[in-house]
Amino acid sequence: MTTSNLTSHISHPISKNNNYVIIVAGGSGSRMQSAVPKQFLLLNGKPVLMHSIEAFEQSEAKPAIILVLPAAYHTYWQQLIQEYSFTISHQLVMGGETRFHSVKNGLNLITDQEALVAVQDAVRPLTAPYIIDEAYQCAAKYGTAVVAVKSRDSVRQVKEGRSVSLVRDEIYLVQTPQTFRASLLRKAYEQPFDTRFTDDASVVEQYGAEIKLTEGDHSNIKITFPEDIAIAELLLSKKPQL
Ligand SMILES: Nc1ccn([C@@H]2O[C@H](COP(=O)(O)OP(=O)(O)OP(=O)(O)O)[C@@H](O)[C@H]2O)c(=O)n1
Ligand SMILES: C[C@](O)(CO)[C@H](O)COP(=O)(O)O
Repeated sequence: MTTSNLTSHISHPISKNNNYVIIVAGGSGSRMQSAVPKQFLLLNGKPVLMHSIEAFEQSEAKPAIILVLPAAYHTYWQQLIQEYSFTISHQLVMGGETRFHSVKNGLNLITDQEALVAVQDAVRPLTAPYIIDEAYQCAAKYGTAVVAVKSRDSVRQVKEGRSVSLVRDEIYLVQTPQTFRASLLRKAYEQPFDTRFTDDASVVEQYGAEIKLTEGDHSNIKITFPEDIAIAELLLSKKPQL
């Protein structure tokens, strides 16, 4: 197993097929208000982060895995690896100040310009492997693939104090993975940080590329608030194949 005794910057992950995933787990989970960051909370008896990594290992894309974690949690992660007998190979990198900076740290390990790079929130433990594979296929064809679902609710936008209805069928809610040609993603991430960069799609779009959407799933939730662990456990019990 390749883990944090190879602490980042020195060696590079080796992909058998030019597919990579950067799993961003560099956040502190302030909205979750848990004792440890939410990526380490147990979901069906196993840390959220391990579910997220396993989905990529189970995909046909079988990417080389780069895991971005706050430096303060590298040793803790090593302990979890031992405790849960976790054997999936991955390369460990230090987290950054924001998600943008964490992605940049992960990207620094990918030198192959022909690669396809998925960026995945560590806290989306229910992403199905087929969703991952469709995203790699779309990115291979078009250079970009962002997983999204149509809004199920009516949507209104508030502008200058007035609320205006939007055309619901034109509204998509964005999830991860967000997958790109490495050369494009690397150039996009050379832009200076902007607070409007809430995901990778916004960074790549600002650079000038068109963003292609691929079908996500409403069960591909992000663990953000305390109730989300219970919701994820319920969804897992309804979808045992996940
Ligand atoms: N500096 C950061 C901030 C966020 N993330 C990652 O980006 C994903 C989505 O972010 P979010 O859900 O906002 O996580 P947190 O920043 O941890 O949560 P909060 O905003 O509640 O503090 C998470 O997997 C998180 O670990 C990261 O890698 N580095
Ligand atoms: C990347 C993301 O999960 C797409 O929906 C989302 O933008 C992350 O937002 P957060 O504010 O960092 O949770």
